[in-house]
Amino acid sequence: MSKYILALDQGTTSSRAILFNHEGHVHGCAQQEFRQIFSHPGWVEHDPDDIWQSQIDVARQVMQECGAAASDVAAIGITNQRETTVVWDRATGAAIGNAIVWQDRRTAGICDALREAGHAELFQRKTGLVLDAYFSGTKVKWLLDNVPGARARAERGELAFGTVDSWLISKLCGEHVTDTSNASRTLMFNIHTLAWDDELLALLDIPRSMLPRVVASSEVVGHTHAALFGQPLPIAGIAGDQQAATFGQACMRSGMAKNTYGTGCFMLMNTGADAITSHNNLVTTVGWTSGNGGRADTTYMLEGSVFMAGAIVQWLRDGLGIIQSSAEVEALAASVPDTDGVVFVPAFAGLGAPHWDAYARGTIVGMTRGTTKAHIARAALASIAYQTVDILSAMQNDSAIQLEELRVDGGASRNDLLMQFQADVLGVPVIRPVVTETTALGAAYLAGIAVGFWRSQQEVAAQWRMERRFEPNMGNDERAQRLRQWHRAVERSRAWVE
Ligand SMILES: Nc1ncnc2c1ncn2[C@@H]1O[C@H](COP(=O)(O)OP(=O)(O)O)[C@@H](O)[C@H]1O
Ligand SMILES: O=P(O)(O)OC[C@H](O)CO
Repeated sequence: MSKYILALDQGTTSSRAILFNHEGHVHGCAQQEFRQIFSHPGWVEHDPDDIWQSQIDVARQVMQECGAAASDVAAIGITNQRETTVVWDRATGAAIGNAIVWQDRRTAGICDALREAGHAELFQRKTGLVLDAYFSGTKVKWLLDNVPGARARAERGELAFGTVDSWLISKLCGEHVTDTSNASRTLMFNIHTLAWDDELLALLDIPRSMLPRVVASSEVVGHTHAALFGQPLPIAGIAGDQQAATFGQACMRSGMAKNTYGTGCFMLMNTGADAITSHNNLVTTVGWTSGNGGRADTTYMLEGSVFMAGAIVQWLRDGLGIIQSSAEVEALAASVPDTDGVVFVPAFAGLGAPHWDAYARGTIVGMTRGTTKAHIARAALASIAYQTVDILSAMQNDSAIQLEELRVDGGASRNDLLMQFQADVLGVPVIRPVVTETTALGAAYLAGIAVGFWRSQQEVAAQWRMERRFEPNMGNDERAQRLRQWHRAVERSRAWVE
């Protein structure tokens, strides 16, 4: 009887592999950071070979360190940084260039042109997405238009496109697939029919032959090459990292939501079988597809994505040098009672939901001669919480759901000061679970359910345990006054790049 599920969590800054046991506890973990490539202002790239090599290295490392044999592993679940785009040669398996990362802004002009031609509503209606450089579609177009010879090769059927899940699976087992949650982030996928859309492909000028086969998030899609782990292992779960975290947080019912505080902040609310169209600049996305993979087996979500969250703390550390480690930000921010009027808008990579302004830039306002690094650190943490408030109010307007509690995870959710402030300005309790590796856990659950390691969603949901609950403790007047000030500062950051 196999003892573990192996989750591969390919994130923006590192690749992780985690072995989970039947109780959903972490048995072992290995992690490797890899290179971030910033060759032009606003560009962010990864070398696809670094992605693959770091991921397979940590997978083998965790097995070795735990003394686990391939026969101890019931299945592999894969979860990944989403939208990041890889194009490779089908015959050789070699990428035609670097991966264009989700944070990369180079295709903002392509999005502007599509919007000016009046196509925004069509893209939103079919894909649930906003026309923004964040999503994969315009990144594929850019590669075809800018890598010499790529378009002709694509038209001859020689090239394959994939998000990071597809890239890893093609290396692991030779299949060219993606799941519905990853497909729903590409601007090419109709989330209502669960199929690639020819009208959108024509607008983006992308040949259909490049696209992967779409599969459910919880099904066996192939077996790894025997040489990789000593014997073939089934790949049985795939989900984009934010959807996987929602599953790992056991937000299985409509109206439940989680927020992940990593590099960026991603809040997802389960809306069940309803793909709710946002009127407040959120995106509608596939959470996961189980069972037979049809629409009836699909759970939809509303999502708000914020581009800079924990990354602001990294900037305080590496850019300003006012802290030595991310964890130190809490003590520095707590050394002053408030920000003394300083407001920080971290639009370093433009603003994501609900503002969608690719041309906004980072701004610190309200400084006086009395301003210290502690006020700036506190304002940086506050900005993470305020961005989350903007997302939740948009979500509540779109769905008419009043959130009862917000489940949280991700590196910055360890910060108690931030979590208390988050509960205060949201006016909603914030709840942190015992297992905060929710992304990998969600992928493990999706894979484990597909192979019978766990029986059902109900069984895995019952494993979720709370570690700490933060109750809101701020008056309505103070909350309103702070949010008014935040929104004035956001206005000042907007449309800065000409
Ligand atoms: N105590 C802390 N307070 C605030 N931010 C933190 C703290 N610890 C880590 N972080 C931030 O959390 C992020 C790392 O979280 P993680 O979930 O690993 O991110 P990702 O998966 O996006 O790489 C970093 O940006 C880091 O600066
Ligand atoms: O790799 P992460 O955890 O920063 O997540 C990235 C998101 O999937 C981008 O949409």
